[in-house]
Amino acid sequence: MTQTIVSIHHLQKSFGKFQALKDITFDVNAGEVFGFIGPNGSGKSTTIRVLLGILKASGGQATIFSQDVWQKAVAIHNHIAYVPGDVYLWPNLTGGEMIDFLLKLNHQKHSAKTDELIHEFELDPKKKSRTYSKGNRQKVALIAALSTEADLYIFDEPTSGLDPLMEELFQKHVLALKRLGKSVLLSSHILSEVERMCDRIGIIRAGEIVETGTLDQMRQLTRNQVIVQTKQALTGIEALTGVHGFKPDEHIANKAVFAVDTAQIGPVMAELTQREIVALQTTPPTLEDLFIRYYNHTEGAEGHDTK
Ligand SMILES: Nc1ncnc2c1ncn2[C@@H]1O[C@H](COP(=O)(O)OP(=O)(O)OP(=O)(O)O)[C@@H](O)[C@H]1O
Repeated sequence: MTQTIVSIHHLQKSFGKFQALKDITFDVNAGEVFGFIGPNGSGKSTTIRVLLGILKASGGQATIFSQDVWQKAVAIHNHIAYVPGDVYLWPNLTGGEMIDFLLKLNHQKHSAKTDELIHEFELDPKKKSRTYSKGNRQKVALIAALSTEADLYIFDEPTSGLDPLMEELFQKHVLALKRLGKSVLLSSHILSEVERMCDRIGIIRAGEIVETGTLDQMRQLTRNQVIVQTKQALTGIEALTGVHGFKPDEHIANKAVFAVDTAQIGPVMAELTQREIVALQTTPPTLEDLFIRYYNHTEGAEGHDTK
């Protein structure tokens, strides 16, 4: 049976009159990497802050290890590691001192793994934190979190400021955590990162979860671009389920360009075949296309629910 590590049910959070979280529902299961994605200001960090017991929810429920995140925050913190998107360090402490301080806060000790991570992430631990770049500040928090023995790792846009090699190193470590059966909640804007690491994804927009599902389920929501020319007229194709943006060619008869939901590609191709295909070009969909559709406020969720 799947063990639920994080459970969020109709979570709401208001700041005065502004409702930052309107309706957030998703679970993170044991041993999975759950990707939490959405545009700037959509509510990812607010959700994470509620989970960490930093902010009190205005409505709904949130539990970690079946314990209420607000009432049992201290007990929960003993089993989680967290990296914020914007890391604050004490300027007069060195990076090494800062890592040890963060470990201590989590009741952890500097270990051989900590040294390995410092080496791998190429951090000079003797330098004062005030001299660090944004990327180096981020590395301090990542090293402390990754060398923490935890059951749940929460990363809020953890690779902002890291160069591509370091980003890849981070991904390698997250996949290693997954192999160890750890659970990970990862908020990210980097779609390749999400695609590479996440088992399931939740898309948040304006304080609401608009989609959750596995990567495969998400792929079913993508759209193929089709350019087709047939012998017989294309009449009726535009009305088929899953066909969007049908545009007949102005100069060439029986030629058109349109998009098709991946889930509907089979039936649409069957209809086109009946009209005798002369030329066909399909562009395979990417998850990026889907995400951009959701990021775009004017289009997006059209009643899909893969959960
Ligand atoms: N303490 C606060 N007081 C008032 N409004 C807030 C507060 N914290 C967040 N907000 C607002 O809540 C909304 C959600 O913010 P949040 O930081 O959760 O978004 P996000 O998805 O993490 O964005 P980003 O990708 O830019 O980090 C935003 O409109 C933000 O301005």
